[in-house]
Amino acid sequence: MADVLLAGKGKPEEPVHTGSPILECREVSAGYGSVKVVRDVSFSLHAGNVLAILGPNGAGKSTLMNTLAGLLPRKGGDVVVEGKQLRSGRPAEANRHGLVLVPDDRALFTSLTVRENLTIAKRSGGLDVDAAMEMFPALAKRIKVNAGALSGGEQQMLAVARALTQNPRALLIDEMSMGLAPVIVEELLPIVRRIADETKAVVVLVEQHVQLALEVADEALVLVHGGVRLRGPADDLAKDPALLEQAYLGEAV
Ligand SMILES: Nc1ncnc2c1ncn2[C@@H]1O[C@H](COP(=O)(O)OP(=O)(O)OP(=O)(O)O)[C@@H](O)[C@H]1O
Repeated sequence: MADVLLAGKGKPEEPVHTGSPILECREVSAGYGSVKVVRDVSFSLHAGNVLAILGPNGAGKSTLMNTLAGLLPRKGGDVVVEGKQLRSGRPAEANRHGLVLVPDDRALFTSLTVRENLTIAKRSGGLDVDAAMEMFPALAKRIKVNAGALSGGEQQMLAVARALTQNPRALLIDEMSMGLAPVIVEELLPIVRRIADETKAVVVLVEQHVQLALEVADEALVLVHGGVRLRGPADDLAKDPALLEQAYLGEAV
């Protein structure tokens, strides 16, 4: 499948970056058993970049995220964090080098309080509990409440706050909006932008709310049947919903 740059209308201007990339995904392929469901995905993100990974159900978005995080072995390609090549299928190593996944099921300790969830996760160099709560004032008011008693939106805030205590260089957020009302998503996504701007971590965001994701992202790619169907600056893609729709439908763009 062709990797189409936005928008068949000439090559988009290369963003100007200084310094080395924080996260490089080089021709990564992934899958299950003998089945490849992600093929040759490449991107490179510099400090403070937010990349939205879009695409229809079953396109391979979660598979790619889990593979980047080392939870699944790669079937090809390289993942490089700040120049360090990560071994395939080593989640602890990936985490140690600053790749922190916020999984779609949030994976909280539901019988522990908000503070306990954060304290347990904290790693050296990561935000302390109070600093993490500054990003999420609504959650700070619920610091003594068990995670299981939080609303879906609060649980998602806790999952992201917990990631911030782990000193991420690359934050991988899979379907932040899963099960949440759009109004909550509208509150949460701008926080992702703020995290990237303030911590200079890169963020890879898998998101079904396409327009909201494009509002906070710098760049986006559309994955279809495991391959990159379309990519470009988020602002440009946001202005061309017809092109996005075509890409989602797997039509030639
Ligand atoms: N554990 C698994 N074992 C085998 N196949 C799987 C497994 N998990 C996912 N798949 C398959 O891999 C393909 C990609 O799935 P994946 O969940 O990565 O897609 P997705 O883009 O994240 O979809 P969604 O938006 O619905 O979450 C699908 O065909 C799916 O059925």
